[in-house]
Amino acid sequence: MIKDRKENPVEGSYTDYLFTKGLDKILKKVGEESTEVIVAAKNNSAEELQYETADLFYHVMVLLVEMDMPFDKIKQELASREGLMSKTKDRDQIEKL
Ligand SMILES: N=c1c2ncn([C@@H]3O[C@H](COP(=O)(O)OP(=O)(O)OP(=O)(O)O)[C@@H](O)[C@H]3O)c2ncn1[C@@H]1O[C@H](COP(=O)(O)O)[C@@H](O)[C@H]1O
Repeated sequence: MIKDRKENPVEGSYTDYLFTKGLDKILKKVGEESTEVIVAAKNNSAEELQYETADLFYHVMVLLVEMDMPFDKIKQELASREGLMSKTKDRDQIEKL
């Protein structure tokens, strides 16, 4: 839907507003929302954390679309770490023996 908003702007859409403002505005929002996630965690508030994390994820997705970074690339990156991380874990366990 975010990609579609960039390709087919919809009047009154917040996503369209972010794309119109441009990269610096999107980056500012990512920074703000990251801080709000940190504050939510420090407040130990599950409700706040849920709300602010959703805000952060949304703004990061807007950033990825703005930068023409396909979401699949992020999924690929995470998937490629699966094997890597378990190997690191094995190495740590071996070093402890
Ligand atoms: N998931 C979201 C989403 N999460 C957060 N937000 C908006 O992010 C803004 C964050 O709030 P802030 O108070 O920080 O920002 P603000 O004061 O409203 O605006 P600025 O600070 O940016 O000037 C709010 O206006 C929220 O509505 C979102 N806006 C849209 N979506 C989804 O994006 C899709 C397209 O929506 P539209 O772009 O509105 O058509 C739909 O599926 C929506 O549900």
